[in-house]
Formats: sequence, C-alpha cells, structure tokens
Amino acid sequence: MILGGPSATNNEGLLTRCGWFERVSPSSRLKFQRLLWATAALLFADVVVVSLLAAGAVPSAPAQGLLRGAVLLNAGVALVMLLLLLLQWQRGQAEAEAARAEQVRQREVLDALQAAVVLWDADDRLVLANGDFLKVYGAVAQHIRPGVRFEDALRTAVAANLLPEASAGPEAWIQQRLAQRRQPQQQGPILRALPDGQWRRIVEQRLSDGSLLAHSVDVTELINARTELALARQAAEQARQRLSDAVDALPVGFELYDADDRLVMVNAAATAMYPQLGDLADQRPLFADVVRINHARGGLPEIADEAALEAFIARRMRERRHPGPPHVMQVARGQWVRVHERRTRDGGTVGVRVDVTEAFTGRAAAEQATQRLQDAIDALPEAFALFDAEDRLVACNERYSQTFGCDEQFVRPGVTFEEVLRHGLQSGLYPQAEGRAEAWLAERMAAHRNPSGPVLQALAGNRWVRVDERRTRDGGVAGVRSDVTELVHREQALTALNAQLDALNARLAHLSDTDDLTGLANRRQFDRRLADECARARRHGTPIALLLLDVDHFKRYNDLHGHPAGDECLRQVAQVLRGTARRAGDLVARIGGEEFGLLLPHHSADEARAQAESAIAALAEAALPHGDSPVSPQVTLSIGGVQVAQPGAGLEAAMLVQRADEALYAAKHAGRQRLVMHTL
Ligand SMILES: Nc1nc2c(ncn2[C@@H]2O[C@H](COP(=O)(O)OP(=O)(O)OP(=O)(O)O)[C@@H](O)[C@H]2O)c(=O)[nH]1
Repeated sequence: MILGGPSATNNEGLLTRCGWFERVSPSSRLKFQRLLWATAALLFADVVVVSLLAAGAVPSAPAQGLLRGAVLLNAGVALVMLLLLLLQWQRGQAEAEAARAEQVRQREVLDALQAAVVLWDADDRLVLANGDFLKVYGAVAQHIRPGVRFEDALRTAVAANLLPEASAGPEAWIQQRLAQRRQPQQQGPILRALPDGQWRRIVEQRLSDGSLLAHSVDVTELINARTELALARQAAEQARQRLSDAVDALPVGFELYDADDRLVMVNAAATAMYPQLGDLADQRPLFADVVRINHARGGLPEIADEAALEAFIARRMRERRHPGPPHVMQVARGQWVRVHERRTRDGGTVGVRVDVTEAFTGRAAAEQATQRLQDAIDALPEAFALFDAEDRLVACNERYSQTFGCDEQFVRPGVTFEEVLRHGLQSGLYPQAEGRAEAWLAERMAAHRNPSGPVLQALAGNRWVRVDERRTRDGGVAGVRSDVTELVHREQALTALNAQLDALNARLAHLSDTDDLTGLANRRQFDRRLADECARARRHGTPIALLLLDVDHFKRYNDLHGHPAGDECLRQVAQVLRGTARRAGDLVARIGGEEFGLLLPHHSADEARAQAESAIAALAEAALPHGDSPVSPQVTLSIGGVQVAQPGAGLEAAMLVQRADEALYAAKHAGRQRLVMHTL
C-alpha cells in the first residue's frame, strides 16, 4: 500500500514520510502552534525590553525596575509556555504514533483485502492504493506513486500493454476511459481483461469531497465459470437442437414431460397425430390440461362427459406414474395410436406414439371376422373342428369337445389332432380301437389327413358319429361330426329286419319255385328255366334236350294203395330222378300230378337218351312196388324226349314241350315203360 507520498518501494505500500506534526489532529496542531507563537512573542518581548534597557533607552529607574520585573515575569511565563509546548509536543508525538499505528492497521486491512483499492483525490491524483492494486501494474508499479495523475498512470499501463483492450486504438481508448471516469455512477462496474488472462471487476465511486474511490476484484474464476457456463449452455442448446431435430425426424410421435408433468418437447409426428393441440407445444402445459384441451377440441371422442374425462385423466396419471406395457388409444375418430410411456431419470415422462390405425382397424376387422366365424361355428348343430396344415386345432365349437368327452380346457387351439385322438383312446372312447390302439390311430390319422368321404365312427356307449372331413385350401382339415347314433341304431334295426325279410323272401322264392310234395323245382320254376335255356340255346346255338317223365298207371296206384301212399310214391320217384341229374345246369322238376320234367341244356341226343335210360334204370333199381300196374309189378315211367342239336331262331319253349309231350304220348301209346325220343 502506498499512502500520500512517494516513499512506497514495495508491494505492501509504505507510510508517507511526514512528521508527527502532519499526523496529529488539527486541534492539537492548533494548540501547539498557539503555544509556540505565544512563547515566541513573550521571548521576543523580553529581548526587546532587555535591548532597550541595555541601550539605556529607559532612563527612569522605576521604569527600569518595572521593565526588569516585567522581563523576569515574561521570562517565567515563557518558561512555563515552553514547558507546555514541550508537553504538547510529547502529546503530539504520542498522537502521531497512534495515528501511524492506525495507518499501519488500515494499510494491513487494505492490503489484506482480496480486492484492489485505490483513492484518487479531486484532482485525480493518487492518494492511496493497496498492494493488490499495485500487483495489477506489475513491472511498472514503481511509477504508481502518491500524487501521480490518473491519466499518467493509465498511459503508463497502456504503454506497458497491461490493458489488451486498448491495443486496437490506445489514444481513443484512453480518451473514452477518461470520459467514463468523469461520470463513474453512470458507467457502472467495469469488467477489465488483463494480459495474464485475469479478469477484474472495477467499481468507481465519487466521494463527497470530489475524490474517487475505486476498487476492483479478481473475477477471473467467475468469468471463466460464466464463460464455461455459456459454452456449456451453448453446447446444451446445440445438443437440444440436435435432439429436437432427431426427434422431429422420428417416424413416430414423441413427447417429453418434465418432473412437474409439463410438456417440454413434442415432435412433428406427434403434432401431426394431434393437430388440434399444435398450438400448445410452446406453452409448457400440464399433461392433465393437455388432455382437457384435447377433449374440448374433440380429440377423445369416446369420452362422453366431464366425469368420464376426469376419471380418464386420473387413470392416465396413474399409468404415467407406473408405466406398464404399451396400450392402444383412439386419438381421434377412426385414428388409433399405440402409446409407449417411460419415466425418465429426472422424474419426467417420455411418451412414444405410433400410428397403428391401419393395423388396428385391420386387426379389429380380423377379430370381428374371427368372432363371427366362431359364432357361426358355435351355432352349428353339428360338432365342428378346424385343424391347420400342421394338424393343430384352429377352432372348434362346444359340441366338438362334448362329442369326444373332452373338457374345453383340453380342446383348445394349438392341440394336435393326434393328441385329441390319444386323449379319447385313454378314456376308451373308441371301441373300434380295442386291442389295436396304435393301428387304429394310424388308420384314423391317415383318413384324417387324406379324407375320401364320410367315415362312420363308433364311440363308447354305442354312440355313433359321422365324420365328414375336407381338406382346406391352406392344407388344413375342416371336419363336421354328426351324431348319428339314433340313425345308426335305426339302420341296425332296419338291417336286421331286412335280413329277416331277405330270409323270408328267399324262403318264399324257394317255396314259390319248389314243389311242396317232392322238394323238386315246380312247374313255374321249370317254365322259367326252360324259357331261359331256350333263349340261351338260341343265342349260342348250343344243343338242348327236354325229357317228360310220367308215372305209369298212377291212378290205379292211388286207387290201390291210397292217396297218401301215392304221395309217398311220388316223393320216392322224385328222389330217384334227382339222383339222375348229373350236370350243374340240369333241372329236375315236378310239372304235374305224376308228371316230371328233366331239362338238359348242352345235351346231345345220345346224352339225353342216356339220361332218360339212366332214369328208367334208377327207378327200376329203386323197385317201388305197384300192385295194380299192367306193365310191371313196380312203378315204371314213360319218357317222351326231344333234343335240338342246333337251335335256330324259331326255338321256343312251348314247341319243345309240345314235341316232348308228343313223344311221351307215343311212349304211353306204345305200351308204357319206355322212352320215345325225338330229335330236331
Ligand atoms: N296220390 C296222388 N295222386 C295224384 C296226385 N296228382 C294226381 N294224382 C292222381 O294221378 C292219377 C292220374 O291218372 P291218369 O291221368 O288217368 O293216368 P294214369 O292212371 O297214370 O294212366 P296213364 O298215365 O295213362 O298210365 C289221378 O287219379 C290223380 O288223381 C297226387 O299228388 N297224389
């Protein structure tokens, strides 16, 4: 510090080289001066009087005595005055020492300040400055002495390049600075850069006596911090702008709310989703207010009234505090977004919104179609199941699970057809699989994968289903199972009835074609076969023969042995004749009372003759007694035969019968017990 004089030689500053007199208080100084002047006056008076006495200028002795007394008195007073002066000097010394100590203390206080302090008098000359001020001047600090003019000090600093901002135009800068200084109150604090990078904040204040007190502090750290802060802010702003640009470029809606739930960022895509809220982006509205405004502007069509709106807001606030999985919302009529919200680390909320209108409406339509399909399936009176290409159940109705005795928890989409079958096998549902479960399963699977038509499937409890499966275009299988238990039961009963009927019919047919008495073919069967064989012979030109065999004198037999014996005789004759028919196509029939016919397809005349003779011989061998026959004691036959070797178009059954009958008549007429054979 320097004070009032040029004695300062170091940075601490020095006291001015003034005497004690300059340091004492003005009253002490005045008192000392008065004493000094009074003493001097007394002594001067004594010298004058003594000089006058010595020169004999006072002739009168009394006058001389009076003057001598006065001189002595005056000397005594002067002595006292000197003593007082000495006392006052000592007091002044003490006072000066105290003032010096005070100055030292003030110096130490000023030097201890972390600020440069300088006082310029009304003439702008340096009065005092502390060490911190002198440090600013560095190498030229020795020129800064009390009494130096501010302008000189300023020019010294500029010349020493201590003020970089003045380097562009030193003189102009100096003049500007001087002008500023004249009105420091208007200027306000000055921020000054120093060459070593230091920044100082200078405040100048004009005091009441016209002096100017200036103090400055090192604000380098503050400036640097402020610079860093500005740079950081700039970087943050750039980052925010880049983020904003990036967020704006996102194809999805983005919005950011701060910890107070105020909207701080929203991108273009989100604004496009909520065009009715475009003007809110810069107003930092609360989320709840955004919802209310959105509703007021028609953005939440599904919310009908205020109560529902507040309930919706409360629910959304809860969701935002504890975000769950994404959810889909209708933001405008017909427009849907999927909302994905997350809490940020600083307590805010970030929301991403994806327009899913197309997918959502498509999915809704698909779900509606699926529901309709399910409704239709459920309404089916039959059990229905649809399996995909991998044989997994896609859809089925309740009747399906009921039909197969499965609970609905088991028959769910995804279960395979094989699993359904095995489930049924385990519960003994398929009686057809008993003892051969795997083989039955393989057959059923094969039929299922390649359905060729309805399959009748037996179920436990004598239940039956008709399984009608079809391949779908995508490789799956759609199947309808109809409960046909009642139908099958009826069919089974009908089949049994039919079997009985067939048996009866066969029996009837047999009876209608059979002769009751002998068991041989009757006349009706004989006529039918004869017509058929004639037709065949005509077609193929194959030979055919017919024999008519009549028991001789059978009336007499009846008359002699009785009618029942006659019946028995006829049965025995029939038995003999049956034994003579050797070929499969031969037919032995009873065509009248005691008359028989033997149809012999493919027989030559000789073969027919041999057949007839064989019959006669067989009857002879049977030796049936006839008690009243003129030709023999045994029952005999007369046989009329006809044989057509090469049948032509004119071959008729009636004609054959007629010619055979003519031959038989001839045999009777010729004496009976003989064969007459005609060949055509
Ligand atoms: N027991 C019995 N007799 C029958 C049956 N059908 C026909 N007759 C009898 O057979 C007899 C046939 O007599 P006819 O036509 O005169 O011939 P026949 O006595 O055999 O004399 P020829 O044929 O000329 O040798 C009749 O008396 C019939 O009553 C029958 O089913 N049972």
